[in-house]
Amino acid sequence: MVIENLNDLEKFAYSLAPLLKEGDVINLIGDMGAGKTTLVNSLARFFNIYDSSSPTFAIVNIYDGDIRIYHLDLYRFESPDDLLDIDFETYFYPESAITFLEWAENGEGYLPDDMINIRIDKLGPSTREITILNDTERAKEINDLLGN
Ligand SMILES: Nc1ncnc2c1ncn2[C@@H]1O[C@H](COP(=O)(O)OP(=O)(O)OP(=O)(O)O)[C@@H](O)[C@H]1O
Repeated sequence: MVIENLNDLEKFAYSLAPLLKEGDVINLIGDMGAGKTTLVNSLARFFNIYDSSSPTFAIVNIYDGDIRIYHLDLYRFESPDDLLDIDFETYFYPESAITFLEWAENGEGYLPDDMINIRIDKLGPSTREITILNDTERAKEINDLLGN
């Protein structure tokens, strides 16, 4: 779907967020500046989390609101084995939380199968195309619920 601006992004986030549940892993695919972090922040706001922009370059950020969110940015990984230095099973198989991944390809080989893969393409300064890939069972459920 085409998103014209940040306001549209917030609306999209607020339509998606209520469909998410504990155990979900959302993988955000997109170039630098596509809007992955911005989308996580909008989704987090739905759950009453307002401090989800980290000033540091942490690999894992944990936010607590109506739900717990794990936000992982694997951009700085040199190898997927860097995951062995963190408690990746907690994040990739969250029991009482939702996980958002950025640059998940850097964790290839360790990733869970049933992620919700969302692609963000930058079409213009504020225009984005957002696609929930129909490639997993959970993503298909979400797409059905969204009427996609
Ligand atoms: N419709 C839109 N959706 C998302 N971001 C937008 C939109 N319009 C403008 N932006 C701006 O684009 C920038 C996206 O940056 P953001 O950090 O979210 O990207 P990112 O994909 O997380 O990049 P990185 O991989 O470097 O972390 C922000 O400054 C945001 O305000």
